[in-house]
Amino acid sequence: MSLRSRLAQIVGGTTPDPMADPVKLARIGDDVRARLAANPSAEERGGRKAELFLLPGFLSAAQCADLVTIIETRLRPSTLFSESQYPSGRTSSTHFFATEAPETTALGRMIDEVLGIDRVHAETIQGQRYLEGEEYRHHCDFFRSERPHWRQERRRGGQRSWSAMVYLNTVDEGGATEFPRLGLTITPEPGLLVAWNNMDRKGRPNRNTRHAALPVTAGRKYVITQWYRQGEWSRNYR
Ligand SMILES: O=C(O)CCC(=O)C(=O)O
Ligand SMILES: [Fe+2]
Repeated sequence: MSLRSRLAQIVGGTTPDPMADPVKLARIGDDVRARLAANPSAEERGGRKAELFLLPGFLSAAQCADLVTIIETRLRPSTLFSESQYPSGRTSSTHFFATEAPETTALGRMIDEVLGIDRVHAETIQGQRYLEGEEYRHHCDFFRSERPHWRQERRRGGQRSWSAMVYLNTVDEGGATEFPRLGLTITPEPGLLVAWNNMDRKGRPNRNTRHAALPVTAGRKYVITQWYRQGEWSRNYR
C-alpha cells in the first residue's frame, strides 16, 4: 500500500486490525506473485481480477496415490457444529495431516518452496475427500472480521493470504473448482496445484476469488489444501 493510502486510512479513522493488515498482506501478495510469475511451470490464470496460478504436475502420480492412502486412514465431516450459524455449505470429509510426519513435512516444504512462504505461516495441511453428491458451495477463503470466528482466527495467525490446493486424482464426473467471477473452471487432474491470493493488490479481501467445489457426480475427489496466514499460525491460541 502506498504512503498516501496509508495516510488516508489513518486520517479517515479506519484503523485496520493488525492481524488483517493491508500493508503486510499486500507485501506477501507482491512477493508470492513475483515468485510464481518467474516460475516457468506456473501458468497465470487470474486475469485482471485476481492472482491465480496453475502448476500442472506439481506432484507425481505416486505421490498423489500415497496422499490418498493417508487421507483415507482418518476422516471426519468437514462441517463443524460451530458453523451452524454460518453454514459453510461443505459436505466433504477432512483429514488433518500429522504435522511432524515425514510425508507431511516433505509436502509442506514443497508447497512453501513454490510460493516462497515460510512454514510458520502455514496452517495444518488438510486433505479433503468428496464422495458422490458432495461439494463445497461458493465461498471465499479469507476471514470476515465481522463474523464471530474472527476473534479466534485473529489470535492464531490472523487473515489468510494465499491458498494452495493440489488435486490428487481424476474425478469420473463433476468436482471441478469454479471461480465464477474469474470465468474459470478447473478440472481436477492428479498433481495439479492451484494457488491464489485471497487478497487484492492493496492487501484487502478480494471477493473475485469466490469459488466452489462443484458436486462430484460420479466417482470420488481428493485434494489437499494449504492456507497461509499473515502472521504465525498457531493452534495453541489463547
Ligand atoms: O475442493 C475444491 O475444489 C475446493 C476446495 C476449497 O475451496 C476449500 O477447501 O477451501
Ligand atoms: Fe475454498
